[in-house]
Amino acid sequence: MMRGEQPASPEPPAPAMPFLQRLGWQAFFAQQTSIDELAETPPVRVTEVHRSGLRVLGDGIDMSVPPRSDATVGDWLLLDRTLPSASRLLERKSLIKRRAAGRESAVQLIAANLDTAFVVTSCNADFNLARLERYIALAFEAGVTPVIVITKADLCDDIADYVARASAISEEVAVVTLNARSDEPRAKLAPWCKPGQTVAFLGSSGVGKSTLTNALSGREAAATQAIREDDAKGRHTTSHRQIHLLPDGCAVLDTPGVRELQLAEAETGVAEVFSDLDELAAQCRFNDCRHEGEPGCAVRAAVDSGEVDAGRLARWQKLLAEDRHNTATLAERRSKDKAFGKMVKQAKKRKFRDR
Ligand SMILES: Nc1nc2c(ncn2[C@@H]2O[C@H](COP(=O)(O)OP(=O)(O)OP(=O)(O)O)[C@@H](O)[C@H]2O)c(=O)[nH]1
Ligand SMILES: [Zn+2]
Repeated sequence: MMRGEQPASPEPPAPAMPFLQRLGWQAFFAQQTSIDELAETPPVRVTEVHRSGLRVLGDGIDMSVPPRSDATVGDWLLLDRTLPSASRLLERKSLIKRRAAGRESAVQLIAANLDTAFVVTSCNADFNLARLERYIALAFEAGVTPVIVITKADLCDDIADYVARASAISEEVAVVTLNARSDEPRAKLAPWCKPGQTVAFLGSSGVGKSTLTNALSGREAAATQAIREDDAKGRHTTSHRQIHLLPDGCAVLDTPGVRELQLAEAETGVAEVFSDLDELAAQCRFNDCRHEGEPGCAVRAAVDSGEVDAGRLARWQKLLAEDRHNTATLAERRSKDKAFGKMVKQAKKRKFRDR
């Protein structure tokens, strides 16, 4: 027997996946760096974002680095141990962002480097086509594969009807139905929850996102609430565990606050969800046709002939209007910021000159 070789056992354990791969390290990221650079600055993934810093995990690394506005949960950094703030942010595979809530019209980075977004809805009052379309447009725009998950199938006797409506949104989006409180989630979501993949559950409150996360991790439903931990001073602090590494090797990115979802700069994503209408619009007589009764409107003609559902057209127009509005607000803010920056620069120059 060679040195280091283990005697054969009847059931050899499955080879453990390296920790970095379990964290979601993929060829896409490795290609951006070199062996030498990796040795010097090991890759770490941002698993939590706090005002005071970013929690990063890597191979044998679990630490906090200074906060930075250009990084979000799911990002990969090449950790500079001597000067953590100088760590290099790797190019992203995907990025979910939204217009920040409230009056400030800034973009908020929500999650980076997701592979799959499970857009979760239950089959009751929560089921809302417009909301599903918005989430799917957002996923498409971000470069993430969306999958519609309809929960509470056990409480519903016309599930086929919901599936039909959800399936009509886009041919490119798979639809899964399940009872999140049973053992179904693992098997039904397995095609997307492969080792090394990063997934997230998006959707309104109460649709079953936490129940699904727990089901995948094999935890009890009792752990649905945020985990309470004692800090150094013995106080209870609520910690949102934002990346859960599941036993199967997949990572679940658990991001709170994706409820007040507004689209911005998501024109491509919207066009992808409504590709049928987008193609029709290209045939309208006027380039800038709003499909509001203009002559030669191919979209209206399709609605009149029954080829396109009038409700779907209305939802498309609403989503486009929302996206245009938010995009314009963002552009305006950026130019204001730029103007302000210029002013500060000139003031500084003047000060220097006048001295
Ligand atoms: N019967 C049944 N109940 C479910 C199912 N999915 C979730 N529930 C229940 O619905 C309630 C809400 O589920 P959660 O998993 O907490 O929902 P959530 O989306 O995480 O909600 P927030 O944390 O508020 O965003 C819980 O009482 C779950 O047990 C399901 O498929 N069937
Ligand atoms: Zn038209």
